[in-house]
Amino acid sequence: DPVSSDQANAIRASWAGVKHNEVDILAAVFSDHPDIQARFPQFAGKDLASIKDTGAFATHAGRIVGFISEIVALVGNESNAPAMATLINELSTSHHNRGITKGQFNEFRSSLVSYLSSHASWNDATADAWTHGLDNIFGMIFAHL
Ligand code: HEM
Repeated sequence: DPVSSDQANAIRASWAGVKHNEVDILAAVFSDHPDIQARFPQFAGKDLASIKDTGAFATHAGRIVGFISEIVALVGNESNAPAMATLINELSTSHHNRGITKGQFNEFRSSLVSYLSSHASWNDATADAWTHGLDNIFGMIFAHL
């Protein structure tokens, strides 16, 4: 079932505190999960400290974190459901074609939530809201992956 409007507000409020930390968020994901970094041709096998401050890293971080911002902007309004489904299906297809696994998506998710919990305003209700929203999104991704 869709997130409530209170949950959508909690997701948006917490995301607002970190959504400009694109480079920091992608670096946290790569640092927690080197197997994810290894899937990026430009970054595979390189020392994270040596790539983190490059333009290529900022570009990728902006795409990935920007995608999450698009979804967060749409959450909580049923009339946005078709637009969300289109974005998610495109993401699933492009990542399916790269051979990205469910396990790696779950790794990404755990780093994202860990980053949020330590850098955004956070409490039990906010944690529950993200769990609910991410369960919905990841259910859609996994249906197509
Ligand atoms: C919810 C999680 C994720 C989001 C929101 C996300 C988002 C994106 C976006 C927006 C792009 C650029 C557009 C595209 O090619 O589709 C992209 C590219 C890519 N993603 Fe993801 N991604 C996620 C998870 C992952 C995971 C878990 C991996 C690897 C294990 C991964 C590997 C890649 C690669 C290799 C590219 C291509 C980079 C290039 O152009 O060289 N992504 N991702």
